[in-house]
Amino acid sequence: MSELLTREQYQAIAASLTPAAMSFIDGGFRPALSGKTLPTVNPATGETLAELAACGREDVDLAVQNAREAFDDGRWHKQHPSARKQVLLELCRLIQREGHELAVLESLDSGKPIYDCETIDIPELIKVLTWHAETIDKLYDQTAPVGADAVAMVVREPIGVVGAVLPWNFPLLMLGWKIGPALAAGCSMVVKPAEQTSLTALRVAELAVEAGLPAGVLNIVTGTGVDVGEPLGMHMDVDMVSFTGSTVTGRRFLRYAADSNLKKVVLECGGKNPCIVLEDAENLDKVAEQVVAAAFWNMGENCSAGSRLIVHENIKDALLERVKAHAGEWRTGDPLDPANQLGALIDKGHFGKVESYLQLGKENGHQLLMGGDTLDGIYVQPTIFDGVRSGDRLAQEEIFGPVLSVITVSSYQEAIEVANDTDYGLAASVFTANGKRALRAAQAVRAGTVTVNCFGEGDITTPFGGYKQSGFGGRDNSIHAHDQYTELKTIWIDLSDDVAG
Ligand SMILES: NC(=O)C1=CN([C@@H]2O[C@H](COP(=O)(O)OP(=O)(O)OC[C@H]3O[C@@H](n4cnc5c(N)ncnc54)[C@H](O)[C@@H]3O)[C@@H](O)[C@H]2O)C=CC1
Ligand code: BAL
Repeated sequence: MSELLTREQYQAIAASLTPAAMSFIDGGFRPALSGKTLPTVNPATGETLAELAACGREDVDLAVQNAREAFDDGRWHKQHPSARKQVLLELCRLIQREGHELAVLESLDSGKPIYDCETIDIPELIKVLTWHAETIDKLYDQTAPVGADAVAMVVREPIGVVGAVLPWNFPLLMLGWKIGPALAAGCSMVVKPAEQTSLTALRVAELAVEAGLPAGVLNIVTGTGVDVGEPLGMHMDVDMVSFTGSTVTGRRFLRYAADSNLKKVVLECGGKNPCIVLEDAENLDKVAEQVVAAAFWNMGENCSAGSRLIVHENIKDALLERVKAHAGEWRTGDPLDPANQLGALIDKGHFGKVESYLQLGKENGHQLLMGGDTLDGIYVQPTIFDGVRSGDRLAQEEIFGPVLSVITVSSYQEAIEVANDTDYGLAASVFTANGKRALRAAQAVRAGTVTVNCFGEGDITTPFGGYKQSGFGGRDNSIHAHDQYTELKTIWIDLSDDVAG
């Protein structure tokens, strides 16, 4: 992690930035073929940061054509594994070199607090890319047990041209979760960042070429979901799409694949994740700290946010006192002030959605324990509603804001039933002093990641993705992510007619 700077120093960096906002195709920046642009706005100030290339189908076609040529001539995947590893490690070094600038750009474009950009997004991006780079020259293929008269090799080959469609809540980190394993596997890529937050992906693509990644291997096409995401999903020459975003849009990619070339689709979608605090949970102060982080980290704009607190009635009051105390320490405001833990929501439209849930909670008679306020039409204070029942909208719908719904239960069994009473199944946390009970709960909750006595998403070594409507087709992170960007091939060699046998 780079050393934190002062607010004034971050403001000075912000003033010095001149971000590239065109698409990045075949190793260079270019405007949309139509010449159209769309503004990308700093949500905290409402100022336009840059005019983004508003690309369309023709730009997607061009990017895919370049990615396909790069893949077919093998300029990346046929390089020696150790050479490819060095390129990705060099990219990490350049990201580190540009760390403060990238962190400020990420904060300006997304409203995320600079503290998180510096301490989480940039270091985690480097960690993810490094981990996948290091796998390149350490993976072996297999031979199958087919007897003496044949040799059967089971080899992994890069899947080809990968489309990656990204969300706005972790622009750099989600870029890393996709390009790390896909480039390590040897694929070529066309990345479509969210239209709200494209600037850092463009800078990373530029750095990748500086690091030695051949032109055409990593292309970035900016624009809206309808104009860029859909043509990418429908493209006949894209072999796979990896998507992170809402379940509604994720579903569309399955239709695009069905209506085009049956490309492989991997989806990482929404969540309504439970923090389950059982009656015997110990150290309620630490539990409260974790519950607060789960609910309010990244302004709750997080697919794995612990937005439902399911707590046993016997410890509820003691826990909620501590939750309120910890949440009260989280400061909301200027994202470039490193003292703030909550920044701006992504845009006015999303702010309006979160505000409507604050209204809903108040109208439905839930008890507002804290927060419920907004600032400057873009910030939302950490908010806690008590007295929520499992079927209520506040307990069922992904709000994607700093809003925690408290559901009270009176038994372990009820806690598990409530935890599973959702269409989602991304993540869950269980707090208990009983180790066996913790394992039972981890087994019983239908979610891709279950953490015990802490909130978290695992790390780069552990797969991340969802059960039920939280995901489809694969996992981000770990060796499983690498594998999903490959095809399995069997090569069977008959030895039976060789006389020496
Ligand atoms: N799981 C997660 O990490 C995320 C969940 N969300 C959820 O989704 C809600 C809506 O946010 P959105 O920005 O609208 O998410 P979204 O899922 O629509 O956007 C994610 C990506 O998909 C693209 N996209 C949108 N419509 C598309 C289409 N018709 N075809 C192809 N690509 C398309 C977008 O341009 C963006 O790059 C949020 O309030 C939140 O609940 C949003 C972002 C991330
Ligand atoms: N928390 C990482 C994945 C996501 O929110 O989209």
